[in-house]
Amino acid sequence: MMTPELQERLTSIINGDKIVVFMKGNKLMPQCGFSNNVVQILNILGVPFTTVDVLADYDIRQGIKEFSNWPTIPQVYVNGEFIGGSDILIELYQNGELQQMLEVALAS
Ligand SMILES: N[C@@H](CCC(=O)N[C@@H](CS)C(=O)NCC(=O)O)C(=O)O
Ligand code: FES
Repeated sequence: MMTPELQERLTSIINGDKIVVFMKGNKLMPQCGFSNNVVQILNILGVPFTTVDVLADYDIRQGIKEFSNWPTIPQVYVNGEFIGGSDILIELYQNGELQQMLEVALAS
């Protein structure tokens, strides 16, 4: 069980930008291939996004898994809603849904 403080921290991070990526490393230096997949896709689409390096904060690394009910990193949020990890982002990118979803989100 996570503390209300951690829950509040996560909520505030997630609400801090339209696209938020919890990942290992950062945009310029992803520290895992799965996190790198997400960064590359978002870069190809040319959208602005915020990243959170879970390797720098163990509470966030563990807390986000419980918060999202999703066991792994990376995790992508769009307009406060959990979208998925690397596999899901790749699928949504390949079938065109991601671009559409992000266009709508960024226009809102
Ligand atoms: N199939 C996952 C791959 C991600 C994954 O397996 N992440 C692992 C290794 S980086 C993970 O987060 N393990 C727990 C941890 O490192 O805290 C996806 O689609 O995102
Ligand atoms: S850090 Fe080893 S698979 Fe992601």
